[in-house]
Amino acid sequence: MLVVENLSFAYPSAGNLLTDISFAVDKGDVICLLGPNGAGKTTLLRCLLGLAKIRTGSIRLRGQKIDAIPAKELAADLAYVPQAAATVFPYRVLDIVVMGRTPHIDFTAVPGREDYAIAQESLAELGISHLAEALFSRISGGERQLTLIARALTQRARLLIMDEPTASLDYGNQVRILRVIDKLAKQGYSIIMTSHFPNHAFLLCNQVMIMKQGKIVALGSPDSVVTDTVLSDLYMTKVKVVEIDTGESKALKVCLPLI
Ligand SMILES: Nc1ncnc2c1ncn2[C@@H]1O[C@H](COP(=O)(O)OP(=O)(O)OP(=O)(O)O)[C@@H](O)[C@H]1O
Repeated sequence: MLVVENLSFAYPSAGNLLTDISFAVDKGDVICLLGPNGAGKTTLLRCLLGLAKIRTGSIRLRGQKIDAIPAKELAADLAYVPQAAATVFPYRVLDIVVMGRTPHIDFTAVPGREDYAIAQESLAELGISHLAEALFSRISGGERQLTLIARALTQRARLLIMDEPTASLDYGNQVRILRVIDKLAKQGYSIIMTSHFPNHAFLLCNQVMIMKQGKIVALGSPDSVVTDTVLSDLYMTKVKVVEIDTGESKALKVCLPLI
């Protein structure tokens, strides 16, 4: 679905910030980008969204270079889910979610009945129909994140790019968002997400990309990539990966920092 080959990126008059990045995302993949602050994760997401112009290499979506795809067409395939920051603008949740229809409607038109019906469907899909009339500025962080995911679903894009989808959420809401991501992947959505929690990789990702100083230092399945040595080197602190018997067929791995 998405193939990135030998991508490099630099801000003007600076050296490469991203170097030799190659990976591919297929239908139903959940790929987790792990790396310390400043590793270049958000910059890479900006390149994938066409918001930052790459210096070399290519990004292809369904075989087509993304810089050759008109913005409206790109938005119908690829949706960005930002972090759920609070906003002072008193929009209704439904109005935020219907904004996902923007790539599908005429520049001068306003969303119609069908667009609102699609927005309502997305709210129902995520179990937050009851929030439709609520003000975005007055709902909780977890509800805001679900609203922004609903907006991406309303966009009908099949590839979702999420920048730290669980940032600033309490433990229960983090798990709720992870469950939603897992459910969407099982429905065939592809998800690229950044995280500061290596455990997320074991919980729901089938690929992990470890980034350090703008380069990929490891790429592969969570089991092959998320190891004591890789994490300890990456975060410069001792980390242990242990297996927990949850009674399921496969033991769950978790990462623990050693204080
Ligand atoms: N507009 C800019 N001009 C120059 N350098 C920038 C600009 N924006 C970001 N950077 C630098 O690019 C580097 C990578 O930043 P980026 O936000 O991609 O990292 P990150 O891995 O997402 O970090 P974090 O985990 O802290 O969000 C940082 O050193 C940052 O200071």
